[in-house]
Amino acid sequence: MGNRREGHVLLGVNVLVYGYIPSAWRSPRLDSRDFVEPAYWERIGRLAERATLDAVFLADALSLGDPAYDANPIRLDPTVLWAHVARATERIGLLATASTTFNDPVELASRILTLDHISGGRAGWNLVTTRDNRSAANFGLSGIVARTERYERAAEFADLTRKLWTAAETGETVRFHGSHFDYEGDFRAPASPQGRPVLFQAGGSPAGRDIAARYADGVFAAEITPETAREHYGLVKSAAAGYGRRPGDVKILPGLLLTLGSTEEEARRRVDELYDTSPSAYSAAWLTHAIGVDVSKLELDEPFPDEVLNGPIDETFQGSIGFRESILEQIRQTRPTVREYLRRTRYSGSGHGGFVGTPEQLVDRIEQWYLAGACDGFNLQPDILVDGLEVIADEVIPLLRARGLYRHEYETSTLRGHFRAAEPNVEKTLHPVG
Ligand SMILES: Cc1cc2nc3c(=O)[nH]c(=O)nc-3n(C[C@H](O)[C@H](O)[C@H](O)COP(=O)(O)O)c2cc1C
Repeated sequence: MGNRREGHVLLGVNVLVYGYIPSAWRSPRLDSRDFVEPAYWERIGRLAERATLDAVFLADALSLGDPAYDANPIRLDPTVLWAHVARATERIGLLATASTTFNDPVELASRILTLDHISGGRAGWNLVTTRDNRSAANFGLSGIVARTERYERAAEFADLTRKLWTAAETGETVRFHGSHFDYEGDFRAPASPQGRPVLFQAGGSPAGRDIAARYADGVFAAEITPETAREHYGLVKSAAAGYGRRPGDVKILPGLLLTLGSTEEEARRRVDELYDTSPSAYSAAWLTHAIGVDVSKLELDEPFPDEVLNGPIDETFQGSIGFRESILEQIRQTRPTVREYLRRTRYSGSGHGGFVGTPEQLVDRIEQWYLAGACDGFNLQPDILVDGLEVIADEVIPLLRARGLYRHEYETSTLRGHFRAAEPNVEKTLHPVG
């Protein structure tokens, strides 16, 4: 492909409560109780809107994480938080993650549709299946359901939810007879102001990608290199075409962990300082969990053994295949020792791509990936809020605009509209700014 691509990048911010750094909550820049303050969430929403980002994004956890490896053990319900932020903002999209394993489709369809009305058509649902035993225990199960079954339920869940949202517009009776859900009835709810709430999917296994290709408007992906990102991008887009959809109907936004500074050195110092406030065992516990291999049994000063990098996946592994693949791919390419890798994650990411440098360098990277056809945009994950988001608003976005990679103002008033407006030659009158 040539080095010109029409349209502009899509940008979300994955809030992760206080930022992606595991010890963000300990930062002197924050008050560790901010997450229960409505004012904190309003501030984030307004700031993201000042940056004219397409969406704010919240992950979802149904249990308190293990503080040994869970960066953000404290989370509140994303849909409730975004309902609050909806009142403090006017244009920014509001993407809330929710599990198909531990929700009911009728209840969730109506909760997201309610957020859609409260926000004037800015709601989106990010579909996940939940992968941990602690969450399962909170719902009275002895362990998490196997991935295959979780995804079978997720596919039906997505299908039914879309049918319910469509029925809200058409008034049709919904008849759905699957192996997980049986529904026959009228979904009496007012039609979505944006046609249908936006549907995202996060999960990089073949089953996850299949749901994305069939039903999703967007994918929150985990990608480390532009080459593999491009390959996965092609897979999802061509699978979408196989389901009779246009490639542009499903947008792909990898996560990108960010530490920015006015010089590269300053950015590196910042990330080192932030990581040094984390317990030293954090990275090893995180990696054990993420790839399903007991990292404490590996030789720290040796490269990762071949059976870890290329061996068959343990059938009992219920974690994310998408994250696992992107981590192992990076290790295969760079061949670090275990110790080097654990240290390097602070510069290169941990399943998601990582970036440490200046706003100018970040814009180079965004441009490179976008023009290479590796993504449609990014879900940015600043190290620490709120200042990490301020730098995006004040420095990164103006640079992107100067290069013609980002719009100067919102062109539409709904999340679906923002997504469509990113494509060249779209019918922009569909969702005019009112
Ligand atoms: C980028 C990305 C983000 C994810 N975010 C969440 C999340 O917020 N909450 C959650 O329960 N699972 C999350 N997951 C997990 C998956 O959605 C899914 O539930 C499961 O672990 C299988 O993932 P896989 O398709 O990559 O194997 C995420 C996965 C990926 C790749």
